[in-house]
Amino acid sequence: MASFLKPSNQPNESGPAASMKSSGFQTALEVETISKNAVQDSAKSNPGVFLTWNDLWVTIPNRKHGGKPILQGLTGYAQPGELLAIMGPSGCGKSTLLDALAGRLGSNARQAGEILINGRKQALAYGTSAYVTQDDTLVTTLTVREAVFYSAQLQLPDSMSMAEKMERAEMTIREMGLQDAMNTRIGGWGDKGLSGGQKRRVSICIEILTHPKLLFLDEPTSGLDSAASYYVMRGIARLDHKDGIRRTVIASIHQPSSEVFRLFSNLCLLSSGKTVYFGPASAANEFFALNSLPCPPLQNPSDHFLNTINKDFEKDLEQGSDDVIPTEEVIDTLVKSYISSEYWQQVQVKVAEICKEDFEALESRNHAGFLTQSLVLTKRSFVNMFRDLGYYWLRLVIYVVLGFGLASIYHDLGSSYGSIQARGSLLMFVSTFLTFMAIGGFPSFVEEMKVFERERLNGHYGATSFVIGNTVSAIPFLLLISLIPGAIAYYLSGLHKGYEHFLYFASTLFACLILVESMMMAVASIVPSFLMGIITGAGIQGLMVLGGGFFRLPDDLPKPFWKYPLHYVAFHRYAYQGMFKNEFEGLKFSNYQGNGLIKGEEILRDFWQMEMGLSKWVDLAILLGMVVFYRLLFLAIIKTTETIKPLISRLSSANPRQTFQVMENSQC
Ligand SMILES: Nc1ncnc2c1ncn2[C@@H]1O[C@H](COP(=O)(O)OP(=O)(O)OP(=O)(O)O)[C@@H](O)[C@H]1O
Repeated sequence: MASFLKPSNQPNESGPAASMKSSGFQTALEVETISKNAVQDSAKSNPGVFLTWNDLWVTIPNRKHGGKPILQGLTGYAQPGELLAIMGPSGCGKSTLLDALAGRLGSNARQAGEILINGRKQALAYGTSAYVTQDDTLVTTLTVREAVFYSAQLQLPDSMSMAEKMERAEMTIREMGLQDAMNTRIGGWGDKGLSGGQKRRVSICIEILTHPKLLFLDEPTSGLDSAASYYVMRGIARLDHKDGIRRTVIASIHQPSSEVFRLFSNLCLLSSGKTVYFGPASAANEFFALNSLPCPPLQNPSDHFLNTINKDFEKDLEQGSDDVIPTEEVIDTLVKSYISSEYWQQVQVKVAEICKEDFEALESRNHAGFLTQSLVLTKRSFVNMFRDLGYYWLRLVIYVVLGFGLASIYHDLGSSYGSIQARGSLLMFVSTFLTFMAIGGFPSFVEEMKVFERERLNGHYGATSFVIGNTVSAIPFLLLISLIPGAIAYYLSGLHKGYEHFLYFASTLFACLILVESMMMAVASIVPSFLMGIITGAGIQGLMVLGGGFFRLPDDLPKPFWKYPLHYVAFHRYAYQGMFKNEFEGLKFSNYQGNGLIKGEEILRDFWQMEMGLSKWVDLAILLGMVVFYRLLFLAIIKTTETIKPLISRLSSANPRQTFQVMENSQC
């Protein structure tokens, strides 16, 4: 942030590289020999993960200039038993670098350069790596113990007993210093549970349960006080001593204290996507001093580095002094100095050595089986739905109120001519508005989807287990909603007597509710925000209601679009038909003049223009078929995005370097 005093005019004839030699740094040849031996030993003796990246570029397509460069030709490595810290001002590309290394860049980003795992281009096998994201997306209704234990059941193999999984969960919670909050609910909007820092630690717990060999952490200490930051980082740095696996840890971090800084093995300092320094964290001070930017006595070195290269607030500083050089220039000097330094050579040598080494193939770990995952997800989802008042309980209360509202408006319908219209309106309201209200659970569902996205990206389980868990856990609540408010409206208004008629009515209501939920899930998996999801879902249902055959009778619907195909695609058509047949078949009503009777079947055919050839059970079967269709559509969408996202990024990773050159030329 601060601009710095120009270095004194003393000529730095020997330059940083020469000074490094004189100050005891190894020459490139020495480094090559030592590093070669170290890599060979390491490759043979431990099953850890070496990660190297060479000339890594990431750009975001931009209409004006062709592409905005986020990372510009980065080279580096991370190796077992070491903690690599990525530091730099906000927006310099720390998270992008982590995402690129973990293979989870957004589909709009273009990537070029080489990222190798143990010297090879390969995907990370299951259980090899874990990624702790910057945002804590957790199931907020669970306690810390439950959240971590459910995760242990999802991730750890079936060969481990429940007791062992519980022990692993509790041990991990203790490692992260959360033992006092074990039974506290995580909490979310309007329900204060854990503090931000404690949530951070729960996120870390969940990802380190499997003891991954490669761990990516995006700002693991944000929201933590300095003592908690230190203990969390120390816990992470020491993880490898616990299970004998030498872990490779890469963490982006904002402003570490001096104690935390001392835990870092290597430091990657970025500014505007360029490397300012990559090398031993302990030597960074030296590098800055060699460039006439020594860390003032008693100042935290990381504060000094970040202040030196942060140009975001430069305008606020006193300008006009000849002694002050702009931060942009300081950064430029550091970037050039780094490129010509021994540190840069060391990195090149190390990367080359790692790539030459013959590593054993990474073995994928066993995880919980499909059945276990589906059962655990069903249980977790049920507990979440049960505890989240907004998911179903609030809706149940509103449905009960509406049930009584319907009962009081349509109380004791009787069999007069007027009751024909009244029965029709009541059934229309139930099959349209009550089912429409199923979108009320959308916000809770979107939260569940966020957790799913994180867990799926980290390979905890697949899309099919999630869809099964979500579907099965919702059934008891939807049955409650169909039966209780349904019975209130049905019996108090005096609809067709007989329990078999009520059961059909409740079954159709249930099918419509689960159908709307399935449809909304498909929408949620496509649209980017929950507000857009609600608007899109409401719009789709609005069109279906209009084409359903009540507001405009089927024969009067305009042929293209409304009748074909919408009338046949809209689930409302089958809901109306089924419910109307269930209601009117077998009943008789007074005619308009009041001097005769009309049969229910005549009303269905002449009044509501229903198709009489098909039984009401066919309508119910079509509704249930639609439920299956929408659930499968939802599954297909999330599975397709899972498959096509990497494809899109691969296709779009044409050549960001060229894009950047084009952009630079166009700016010139
Ligand atoms: N997928 C993307 N689409 C558009 N812009 C992106 C994308 N990913 C990153 N960026 C942009 O790249 C820049 C670097 O983002 P990144 O999140 O990597 O920074 P950071 O150093 O982690 O920041 P912070 O410390 O504030 O989290 C930002 O300007 C960001 O807006």
